Amino acid sequence: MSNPIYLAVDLPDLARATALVQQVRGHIGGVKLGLEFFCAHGHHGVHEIAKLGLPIFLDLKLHDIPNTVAAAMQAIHVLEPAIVTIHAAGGRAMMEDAKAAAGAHTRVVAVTMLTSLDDTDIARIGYSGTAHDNVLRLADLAHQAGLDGIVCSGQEVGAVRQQWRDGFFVVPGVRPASAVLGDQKRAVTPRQARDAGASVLVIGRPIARAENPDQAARDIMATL
Ligand SMILES: O=C(O)c1cc(=O)[nH]c(=O)n1[C@@H]1O[C@H](COP(=O)(O)O)[C@@H](O)[C@H]1O
Repeated sequence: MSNPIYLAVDLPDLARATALVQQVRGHIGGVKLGLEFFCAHGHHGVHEIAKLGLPIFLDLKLHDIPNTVAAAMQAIHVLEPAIVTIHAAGGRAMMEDAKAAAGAHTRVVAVTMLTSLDDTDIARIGYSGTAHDNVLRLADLAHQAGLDGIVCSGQEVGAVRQQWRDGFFVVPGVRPASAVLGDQKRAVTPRQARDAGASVLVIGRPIARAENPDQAARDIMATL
């Protein structure tokens, strides 16, 4: 089994981010760089982390009018990321244009309902239905738009996989049984996410903030 763990490097400091990836790189399958990192270090930062030899997941969660999102996708084309995120709530045309503007080797995946939201939060935003209902609906829209897959929690990925057999499913909000949830509300264990059909597990703090990140990544991999 190839290693499905993408380490979320949510650090604004390039030297610390590089040191962390160097430390765990034998026990992860890729590196996820988010807005915090990209706003601080841009293309240069991505090149520096890419030198360490792992696939790069650029988690920019793009959400704007189709023309703007397509232009942003074109601007990151040269970085050849393995995965890029956009928001499904941007609508079908935005997703279609984002995919058309992405490089052939980049998987474009749509964030459905953030894993930090529960049913109450979702109702307060004004969406009707549960997190589960909304994830299934947005997954269907992303599929129709020709995307490669979606981002959802481990609580929905099994049902999404049933309706989109060959989709690529990114699951964050993953917590080993003993770990603190923090701001994640729809969390499952790495093993549960994998068994339910996740293609990739995004894991940040349980590895990055562990006393020994290298060992933490190994321990998680041993449960899969
Ligand atoms: O797109 C994401 O990666 C994402 C979507 C989502 O619904 N929930 C979510 O937590 N994430 C990201 O996954 C990572 C989770 O980090 P930890 O909670 O520290 O494991 C963070 O970098 C989040 O930005």
